[in-house]
Amino acid sequence: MQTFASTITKVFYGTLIHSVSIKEIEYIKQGLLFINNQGKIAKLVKNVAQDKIECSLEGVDSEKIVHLNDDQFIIPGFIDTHIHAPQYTFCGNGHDLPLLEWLDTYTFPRESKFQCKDYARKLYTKSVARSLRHGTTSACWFATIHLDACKELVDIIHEQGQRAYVGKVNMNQNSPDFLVETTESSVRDTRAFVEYVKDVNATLTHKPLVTPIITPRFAISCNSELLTELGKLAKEYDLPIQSHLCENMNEIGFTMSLFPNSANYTSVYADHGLLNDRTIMAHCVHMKDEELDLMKEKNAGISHCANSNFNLKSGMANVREMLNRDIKVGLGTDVAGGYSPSILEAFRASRTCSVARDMETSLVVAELFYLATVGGARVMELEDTIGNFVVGKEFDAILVNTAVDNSPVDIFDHDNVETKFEKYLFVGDDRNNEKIFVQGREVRLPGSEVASRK
Ligand SMILES: O=c1[nH]c(=O)c2nc[nH]c2[nH]1
Repeated sequence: MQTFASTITKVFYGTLIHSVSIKEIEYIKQGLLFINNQGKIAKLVKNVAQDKIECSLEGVDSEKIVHLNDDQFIIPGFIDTHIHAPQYTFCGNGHDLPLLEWLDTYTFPRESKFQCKDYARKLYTKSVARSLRHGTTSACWFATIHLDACKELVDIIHEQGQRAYVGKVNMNQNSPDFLVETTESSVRDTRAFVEYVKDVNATLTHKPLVTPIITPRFAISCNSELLTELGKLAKEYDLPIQSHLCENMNEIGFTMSLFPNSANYTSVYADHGLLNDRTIMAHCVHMKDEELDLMKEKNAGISHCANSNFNLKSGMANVREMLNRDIKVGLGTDVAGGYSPSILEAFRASRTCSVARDMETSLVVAELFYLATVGGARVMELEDTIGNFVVGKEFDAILVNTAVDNSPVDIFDHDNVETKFEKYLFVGDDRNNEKIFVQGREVRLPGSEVASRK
């Protein structure tokens, strides 16, 4: 008979930090966190004195305990609700142009290189590794239009062990000759991609981590026929959907000239069956009241990409207004509009954005940390699976060490758990991410010996 103890693979003892609501971060001291063989949080006991550990173990072998020291703590893994895998190749470059010119000058030529599968494998291996290294345990990836390269990205994500939504991008109009599809090939390849991910998932011995996501690049690059077909595919396979929305004024003007029968940009997606509770819209910087109403009515989520919105000079999204309306919001790095694949950088840019918009109502640390974790989980409709350390959820986490060699964070005698955590949020970086876990398994970071998972 399977006993509780026999299902436990690991127990962490020490400080655990997570969001219990948008207003509250819980600091669990002397916590005992039990992880089972399904990668789930099986039990959480708080305030266990050192000499009481043994009697709280319920028969679990004490060799399974990982003892954290005073400079270490565990937090939920970060959730990047918007990132472009091919754009990592020019991450940090090309912030001199606004969106539409930036796409034509930098983005489309670079993305066209992914028609070569070998190139895709080489570059995507780096994109995914870098994202994981920064503590992103779940990501919503845009790939490119190229089917073979999209499959490579899925394989690489499986090999490296990240949780992900992966989208084959659709583009059949207003795109350069070297990066465009027909309606037929776009729909055919999207279906083939979805079937590929389903087939790979069917071979796994663990619960699948990768989900295909329907990904019309944005309304400018997809005609009405294609948007309609993609809406049908999303429904047929019950898939999430991602795209871009109201990022830049010229983009909005161009979109409305292409879709004059829709009431506004948000309605363009709704009118084509692409706006529902599984939709993730990146940016939403220039939203009219009625567009926010529509997002709320459809229970669609927003990926706030402040770093990108500063770099491409798109504007500053009103996240406070989104939260007041109880719209789902998560953070996105939007590499390479954003110059960093780190959600910590997204957290910082989001704070600066909210302060610059309105100091009085700016976002506080608890809210920003929530957006980086639970908020992202809600946007992905995975709130019951990840985001914090509620018993029954899967264990996606970062073991942070504020005192690693070469740490960017300096710790002093007066520091406590709260100040160490806040320093990590504002001063820390990937050097402080000592271990990363997805679905209870430690993922392999560059230089580490942990086995990869297929
Ligand atoms: O920031 C952005 N990055 C992109 O690649 C893109 N494509 C359409 N709209 C976009 N916005």
